[in-house]
Amino acid sequence: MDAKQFSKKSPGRVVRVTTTWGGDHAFIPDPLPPNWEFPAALWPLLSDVKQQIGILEGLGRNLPNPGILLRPISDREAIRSSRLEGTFASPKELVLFELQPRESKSEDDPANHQREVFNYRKALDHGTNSELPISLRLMRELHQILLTGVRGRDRAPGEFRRIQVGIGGGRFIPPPAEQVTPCLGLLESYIHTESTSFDPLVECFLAHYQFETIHPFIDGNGRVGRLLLAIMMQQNCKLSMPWLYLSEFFEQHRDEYMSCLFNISVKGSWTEWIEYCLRGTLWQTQETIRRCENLRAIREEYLKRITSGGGSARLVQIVEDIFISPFIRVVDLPERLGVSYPTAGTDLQRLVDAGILEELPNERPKLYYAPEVFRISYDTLDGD
Ligand SMILES: Nc1ncnc2c1ncn2[C@@H]1O[C@H](COP(=O)(O)OP(=O)(O)OP(=O)(O)O)[C@@H](O)[C@H]1O
Repeated sequence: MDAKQFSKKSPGRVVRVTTTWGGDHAFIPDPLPPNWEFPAALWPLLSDVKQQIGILEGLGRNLPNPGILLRPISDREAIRSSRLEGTFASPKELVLFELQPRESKSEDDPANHQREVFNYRKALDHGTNSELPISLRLMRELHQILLTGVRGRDRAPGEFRRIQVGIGGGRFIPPPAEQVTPCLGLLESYIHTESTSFDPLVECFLAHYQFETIHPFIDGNGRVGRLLLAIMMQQNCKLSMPWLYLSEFFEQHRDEYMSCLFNISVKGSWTEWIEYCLRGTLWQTQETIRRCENLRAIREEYLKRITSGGGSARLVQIVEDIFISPFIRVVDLPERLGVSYPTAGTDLQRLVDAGILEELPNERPKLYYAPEVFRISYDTLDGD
């Protein structure tokens, strides 16, 4: 790492380190909060963001079943956050993997990527439902879930690193390993200190920078950091459910994401980073509001279609379920709904006739999906 890039405004210190690749320099961030003031010019943006978050929370709370929104947005977060690190699974692959998880047969089996994205979703569920406050233990648990059964399993799942690592081919070198636990301890205390200096949402972005800069694991730092960001945003914005994620925006503006993080360390560019995150939150919140309204409208339309055709309570239940998972197999229904296999088949055929489901050709066991629900839930995620 080029120590000369660090100016006097850098919020930390550069130290010499000996690494497996020779002598180098590493950066140790100062504890939060930074010596920086939230600029007045960003107040209007922050206020717009807060207003949109309020609208989203209101819409979400009034959903008859919050799962219809939670499922697609947490899937989208898992897909985008993993994609940022070069792990690719399409929405269809992810949903099908969840219906029928499978072991990978080789290093380049797509099941490796699918499991990684699936694990991200599991870690997200774990983190957002956990009784634990944000703590070093929760960080390790998220890391453990993320790397269970995937290619990174030899990379110390659930353990903080004991070796020096670098980011971006050595462009940035995070603190020496022995500094990881003390730096994280200070970050944890900061997260739990009621602050009067910054808005609680802004604090989430400060903490995300700090976590990434400490880079506590050998692998998976980007993803664990974004999981923590989602958990913090839910807590700090007092959301009833985890409606708010940023990975989609980060992925679309990847270079800016990386350069903002780097520029804080070398020259204390906090304003640039906070503005970037606020823009991202505004965009992402508006996207989710749009998706929520579309899903709600189509659900109402389907329920009307079924009830006007004399549909049973069971058909209504199946329709509710396709909003949670838009792929559905006949074999799963007898147990779930307490009916025979032929009755389940007839039910799904009625939904095909109503224009709600389509059968996917050449699939055994028989597989149906709801194309419109799928499109609204996962649009703009190419790969399908
Ligand atoms: N200059 C930087 N300073 C701090 N954090 C950075 C910097 N550049 C990138 N990052 C963060 O590091 C993450 C990538 O880290 P790295 O390439 O080491 O991958 P990793 O630890 O294997 O994590 P994952 O497997 O989730 O990518 C990015 O997603 C970003 O969050």
